[in-house]
Amino acid sequence: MSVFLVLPDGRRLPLTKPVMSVGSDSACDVVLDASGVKASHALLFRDARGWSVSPASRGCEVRVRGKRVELAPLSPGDTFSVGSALLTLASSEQAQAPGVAPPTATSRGRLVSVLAGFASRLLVQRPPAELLETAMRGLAEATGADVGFLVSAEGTRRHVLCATGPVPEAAVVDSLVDRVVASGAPVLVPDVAADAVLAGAPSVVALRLTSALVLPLRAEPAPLSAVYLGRRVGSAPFSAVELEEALALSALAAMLLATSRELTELRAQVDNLTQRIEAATFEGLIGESRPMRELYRQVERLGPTSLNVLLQGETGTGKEWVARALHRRSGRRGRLVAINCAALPESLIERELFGHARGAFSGAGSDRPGLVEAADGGTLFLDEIGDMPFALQSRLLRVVQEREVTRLGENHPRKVDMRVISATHEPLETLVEKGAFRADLLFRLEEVRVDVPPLRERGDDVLLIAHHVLTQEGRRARGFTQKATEALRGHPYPGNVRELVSRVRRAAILASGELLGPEDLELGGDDAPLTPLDEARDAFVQRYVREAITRSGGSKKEAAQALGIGLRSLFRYLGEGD
Ligand SMILES: Nc1ncnc2c1ncn2[C@@H]1O[C@H](COP(=O)(O)OP(=O)(O)OP(=O)(O)O)[C@@H](O)[C@H]1O
Repeated sequence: MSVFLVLPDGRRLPLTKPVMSVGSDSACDVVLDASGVKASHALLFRDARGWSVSPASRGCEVRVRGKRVELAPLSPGDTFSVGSALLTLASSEQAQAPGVAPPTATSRGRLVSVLAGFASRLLVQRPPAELLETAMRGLAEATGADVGFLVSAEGTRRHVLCATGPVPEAAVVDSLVDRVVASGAPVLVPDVAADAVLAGAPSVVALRLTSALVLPLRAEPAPLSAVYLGRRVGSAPFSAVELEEALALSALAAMLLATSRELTELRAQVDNLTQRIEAATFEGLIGESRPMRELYRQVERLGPTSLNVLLQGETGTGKEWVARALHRRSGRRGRLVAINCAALPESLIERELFGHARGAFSGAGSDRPGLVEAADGGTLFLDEIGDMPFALQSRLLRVVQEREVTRLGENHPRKVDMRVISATHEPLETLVEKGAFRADLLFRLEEVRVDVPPLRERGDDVLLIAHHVLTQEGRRARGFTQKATEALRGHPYPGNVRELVSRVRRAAILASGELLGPEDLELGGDDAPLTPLDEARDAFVQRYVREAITRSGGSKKEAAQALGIGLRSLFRYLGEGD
């Protein structure tokens, strides 16, 4: 009877030498290309009692029947793991046994089509509970199982999440399930009759199984669950290759389930925020924080009065919007006419504000009313009033005080009925003290002062505004990752709402995913603590070496040559030195 090793890709390797080395290094007798497999990882050796497996050195993980071992005897049919690779010891008798045929081109083809169908069914967005059902049925179908169920494990509590048929209680509270939950590794019972211990497992007895396969299914953040697949008399026993296939399917199902959960959560998050935004919108301003509610109350109260209002707040806090809200609430039939005193030179402000008669200055070809007259019956909004040139302030004072304006080049005043709202980002008292602003004008403009709060004092309003902007952009991105949400909350926003709006808008346009991360918003990087130089260098070298391996088509030897280092050094840089 000759003995083989069944590799993860289904190949069978005869065990011809008494000692066989297993690892990722090409010099090993059994070369494995799988994650977690070290250069020299395990040894298989034969003595008078048969074959055994042991880790090649400390830190190399070898598991037999899910348990980490230092040395373990192997019998034909035993499956063991080296890193993430699953291997099975098989004998020539087993190889010829009916039903344990190596995968043929047809069975591979069938698996691929089942896999594709399985994935496409899962990809159609459904609630997670329905997806679980689909995942379970897909797994049972793809592996040709007679019985299939999914058990969730929370502490010692077990319950069936979904099943292809009735599942007796005894099969749920079960040693095989416990073993998978404890180790996180799969358990294969190829032939119940050949294993007295496993044959006694409650599930095997209760379901009258001849062969069983129990796999972990980890769909974060849900706790680990176990997929239980069983075959009955008349069906061929599960093989190591089928175990590999089922593992791949369960990993795929876990990934899709995690995505589905994330999308479901995102939808709930979006629905919740949309409702909150609706309730928190006041005259186009979004915010439900205490300072914003206070601001809305002030606008409601002051809107219908004729009092002149001075809005004070940092740049980008929304002062112009507050001015518009006050105007809309005023009931005045005229327009809101705005001028930014910081954006225009003195001569232009004068002409723009007060208007002019024909020939008042060169280029004045006709009579023209100014913005003050345009605001008649409405509101005049003087933005950045602190930048109003001192020479024009007395003229403006007349307008505000007397409610009349005289165009440049004319000498008769015209009556105007308007309310004046001004805005400033710096306290005007300071300018008065410096002699740059007239105290009497300030007195007239500030019949009431309204402070517009900085965004950093508005709590979760940041998230409401961010979601509103995202929805308005209407791009692929529909929400924010948890990290982005935290970064949005924690950022100080020196540019206030204007900064937030432009960060989100830019991220929505440039990012390709459905969820925006802190990097898309260009947030968080500056605040991250610096890593010590040694750690940063090691991390960089490791990334660089991995990149070289990828570029060399996965060949570590070629990568080492390209980097001008020995293979041993390459393993050391990868943190896999022996
Ligand atoms: N509460 C808010 N909800 C939604 N968007 C807002 C809010 N406040 C301001 N914005 C948006 O932020 C941007 C800046 O607002 P606005 O121009 O009114 O600020 P400002 O305080 O007048 O700025 P500046 O001092 O630079 O003149 C605008 O694009 C506006 O749409």
